[in-house]
Amino acid sequence: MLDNLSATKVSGGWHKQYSHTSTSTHCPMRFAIFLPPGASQTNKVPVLYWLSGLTCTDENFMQKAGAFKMAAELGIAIVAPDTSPRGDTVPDEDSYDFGQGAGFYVNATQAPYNTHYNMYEYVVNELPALIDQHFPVTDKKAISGHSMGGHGALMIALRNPQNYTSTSAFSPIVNPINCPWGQKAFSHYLGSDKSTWTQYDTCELMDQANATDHLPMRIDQGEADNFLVEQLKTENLFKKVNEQGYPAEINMHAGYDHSYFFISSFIDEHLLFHQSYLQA
Ligand SMILES: CC(=O)Oc1ccc2c(C)cc(=O)oc2c1
Repeated sequence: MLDNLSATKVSGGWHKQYSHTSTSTHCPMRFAIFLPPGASQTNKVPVLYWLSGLTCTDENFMQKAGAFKMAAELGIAIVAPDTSPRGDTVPDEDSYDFGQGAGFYVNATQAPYNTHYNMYEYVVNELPALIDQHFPVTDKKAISGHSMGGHGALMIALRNPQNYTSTSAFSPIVNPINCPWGQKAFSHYLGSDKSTWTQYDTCELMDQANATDHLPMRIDQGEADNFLVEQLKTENLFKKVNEQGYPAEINMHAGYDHSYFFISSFIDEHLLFHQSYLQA
């Protein structure tokens, strides 16, 4: 059952927030949806799934990205889930890069995290099924995200190319098995056997991708991003893209940082990029 928390008219469409009890994360989950003007059962629209980064909720992208005008014009719905399970029964840690707000879009295998931290299952299967059931959407889906959510979007698209027409990311963590944020999260959620980590690593998955499964991919990265060298490792993705001939466009931008100021500067280009595949 979906519990409607808010409904606000914007850019001729509707921004709505919902809560529901998740069968993947075994707790109440929140998500937000933007429905463009005219979306109805007789005029279904394609969906862009947006995965947010560390510390974020369903609200950050919707309030800060400035995506509604273009999404309304193009007739694209946007769905933004929360970034982790939450609540008093959900294990947490007093840090911004692990625990609540930092689900890393994996299915945890290690206690005490494995009961609730199943964000991969939630984003890949449960949430799209719920959206398809309750909202006027077509079966065309794209997936995008920022930072930890950029990792989630690229990794999920590489593992499930049949589910999406295209993928994109802002400032993604592209090689989590080789950066401090990823190593901390994966060791707690997945355990010490690093062979179980590679299934959630964009650079590793790119090595395994069949050319027939390649998806259009766009990445935008700020050159003044403080996390670029130690955490995001865009350089490693450049290498993989070139080695594999993967159809990814990686755009570096002088002066931009890791913030939503950067995202809001290029979100229109991402929506136009996805539109060309969602409408094909
Ligand atoms: C709203 C906002 O500023 O979001 C934000 C800030 C910082 C980060 C970092 C450092 C990592 C990440 O994955 O997401 C993220 C999101």
